[in-house]
Amino acid sequence: MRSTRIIKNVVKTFKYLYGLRFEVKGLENFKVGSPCVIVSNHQSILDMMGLMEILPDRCVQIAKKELLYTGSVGLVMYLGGVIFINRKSTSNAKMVMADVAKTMLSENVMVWIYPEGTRNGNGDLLPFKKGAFHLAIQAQVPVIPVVYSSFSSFYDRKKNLFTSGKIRVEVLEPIETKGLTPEDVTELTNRCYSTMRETFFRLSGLVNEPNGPARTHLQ
Ligand SMILES: CCCCCCCCCCCCCCC(=O)SCCNC(=O)CCNC(=O)[C@H](O)C(C)(C)COP(=O)(O)OP(=O)(O)OC[C@H]1O[C@@H](n2cnc3c(N)ncnc32)[C@H](O)[C@@H]1OP(=O)(O)O
Ligand SMILES: CCCCCCCC/C=C\CCCCCCCC(=O)OC[C@@H](O)COP(=O)(O)O
Repeated sequence: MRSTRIIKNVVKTFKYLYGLRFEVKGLENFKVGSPCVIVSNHQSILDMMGLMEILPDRCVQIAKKELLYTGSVGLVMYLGGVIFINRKSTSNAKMVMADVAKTMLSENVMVWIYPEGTRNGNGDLLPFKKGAFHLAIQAQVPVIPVVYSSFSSFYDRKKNLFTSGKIRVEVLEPIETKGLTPEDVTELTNRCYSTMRETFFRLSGLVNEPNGPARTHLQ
């Protein structure tokens, strides 16, 4: 789509303005050649610059519906094919996701979801919401995790100030869901969470404290 190509190219130039460098690994993992669910961590609006570096063709994003009403940003998202969900209504969000499961197969598109469900710059990952993993199992498509390194060394979230810096982005290997059922959602969520958290610490050069808070998704 022409509008998405224009958005991508415009946003990509912002990195020169902001002095950000991106080091991307694993792009070949996007070449699954069929629909999939991409899950990534979400620290701030700066993610959007990283997103434009790697966003595959035929990929739509899931976002909270409030973003649709933010003027030009909402318009850009609308033109970029973003699917909006109501986070305040789980039943409504589930209905939208069930529709997405069907259309992603019929239209052959990838779906990008932020499973933390909100921005988080606390130097760790928040526990994951399960919508992305239900979606992958419903559609029987692989999950591809994407991890951005921590921005904390160059970004002051409270003051919204940053210095120049390097962001590492890694696209991990697809995790298959063929044959999995809704009973497997929690295990799949935990597996993706552990893999992404380990990768997050590694890419950020942070130590994962063994005595840190347990962040699992046990039912
Ligand atoms: C060049 C192109 C230009 C493009 C233009 C630019 C694009 C930029 C776009 C940028 C977008 C950035 C947007 C960032 C955001 O807005 S993040 C916020 C929005 N996203 C999300 O919230 C996604 C993550 N959230 C979820 O997946 C949630 O699970 C949700 C579906 C929303 C439901 O919320 P909640 O109730 O809080 O979640 P839980 O996970 O706790 O679930 C509760 C129980 O419901 C079960 N569940 C969840 N989903 C489903 C489902 N689909 N089907 C069936 N059941 C479901 C879940 O298992 C829980 O039950 P149990 O506890 O397991 O019994
Ligand atoms: C500081 C300047 C950085 C400039 C980067 C500009 C990039 C603009 C790129 C594309 C424009 C459209 C996409 C904008 C999407 C905004 C996404 C975002 O970060 O939403 C926050 C949402 O998750 C919040 O949920 P919470 O309020 O944390 O719950």
